[in-house]
Amino acid sequence: MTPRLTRASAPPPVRAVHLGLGAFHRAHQAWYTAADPAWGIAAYTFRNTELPRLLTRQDGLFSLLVRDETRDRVETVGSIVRAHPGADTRQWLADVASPEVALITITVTEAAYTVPEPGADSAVSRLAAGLRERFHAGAAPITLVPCDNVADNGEVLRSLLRKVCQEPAFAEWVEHDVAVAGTVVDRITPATTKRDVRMVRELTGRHDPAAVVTEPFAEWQIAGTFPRSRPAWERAGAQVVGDIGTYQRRKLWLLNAAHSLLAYTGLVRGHATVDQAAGDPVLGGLIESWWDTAAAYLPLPPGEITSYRRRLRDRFTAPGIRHLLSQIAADGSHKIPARILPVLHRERARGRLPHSAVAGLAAWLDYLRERDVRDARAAELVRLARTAKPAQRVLVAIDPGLGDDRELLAAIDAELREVRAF
Ligand SMILES: NC(=O)c1ccc[n+]([C@@H]2O[C@H](COP(=O)([O-])OP(=O)(O)OC[C@H]3O[C@@H](n4cnc5c(N)ncnc54)[C@H](O)[C@@H]3O)[C@@H](O)[C@H]2O)c1
Ligand SMILES: O=P(O)(O)OC[C@@H](O)[C@@H](O)[C@H](O)[C@H](O)CO
Repeated sequence: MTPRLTRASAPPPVRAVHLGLGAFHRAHQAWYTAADPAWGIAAYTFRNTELPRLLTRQDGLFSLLVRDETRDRVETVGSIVRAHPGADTRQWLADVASPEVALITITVTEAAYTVPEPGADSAVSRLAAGLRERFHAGAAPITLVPCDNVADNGEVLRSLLRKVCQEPAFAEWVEHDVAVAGTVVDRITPATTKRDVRMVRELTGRHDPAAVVTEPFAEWQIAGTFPRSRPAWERAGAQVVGDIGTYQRRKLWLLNAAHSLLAYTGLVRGHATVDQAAGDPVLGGLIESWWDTAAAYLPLPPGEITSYRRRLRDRFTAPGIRHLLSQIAADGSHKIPARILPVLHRERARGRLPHSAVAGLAAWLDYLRERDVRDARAAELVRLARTAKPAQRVLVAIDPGLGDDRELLAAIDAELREVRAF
């Protein structure tokens, strides 16, 4: 039988909680936290029950397969001490209320940053329930650390909490004793495949069904306060910064926007992964053109933009990271407004019509018409995309501010008619 991971010594004490245990949390926040052995994490999925079961069987340990061009290496990450299914409400409330716990990191996807319907189960309602428990337990302040690709993620989460935490004394406690950090997180981490699990077994001799594959590159900028302390994430290279805005725009407009453009145009051109799409000369040119456009709105020295772009080219074309375009294409209704539209609005205000954005949005409409769409608003958007004037109907549904821009909408509809020849 193939051996599995087990702890050789006592785990660190649980001082952090995570909501949204997926691949990215393991490759990023769990990996950064492992640099400080005084901190352990109790991690919760949203609905998944299988992953907590697998992690529990191996004492929370998992293999991180770090792939670069020249060699693959496997690190064993030990910061997750307990893994729970999200439905384990009693344990969730106890962990969030625990006086030992100082912070909650969060990766729940862009689509989860919405006000829940009254009585609905959502990431925000679970956070509010946990905080309410902590408030009634008379516990100390806490910091929330959202780590999703959401513009102004800290401010967005703060305003969602204001809407759901309304009982006067509780609301006041949330306002004063719950700090919400803003973050920019970066490490390309595709969903794990059976092939990755086999690779880990070849390299280590161990079977680890909870393994995660990632790239060597990792970045984390954090702006916020931690009244009850935090792990020494800087030991693994995290940067504590005063203002997160420029880092956020740099990442969303250069990396994530290019990812979304490659996802939709790449699928049209028959590609399956980012490295294939980025290696396609037509799409490579499209991305360079997008970067020229977006970079004009970033207040950064030209040399910094040049090296950021060079690194992105290398990261996108790294052959070991099989990042599926279909994974990135999901939830465009949440991603496009954060990644592409802020730059497009600025261009339109100057009377310009960047072809890279027009082509990317036309390819998104094609995706909505032709593919198995994964989007929180799929039913509505697929119906609108199949109408006679899809750009008008779909784009206005995600951004009413585009409704009067006839020139842009007509250009996207025209591009869509030609998209298969793109
Ligand atoms: N994978 C990456 O390269 C990467 C890099 C930077 C940031 N991120 C951020 O992390 C998020 C998660 O990425 P991942 O690779 O871990 O994905 P994943 O699919 O492996 O995990 C997603 C996690 O979010 C939970 N979730 C999904 N929809 C939810 C919802 N509506 N409400 C609450 N929870 C929900 C899932 O249950 C799961 O725990 C991304 O959406 C992104 O915002 C990912
Ligand atoms: O994870 P998502 O779904 O928000 O977006 C898909 C990718 O653009 C994203 O995961 C990037 O790989 C990541 O943001 C790199 O740090």
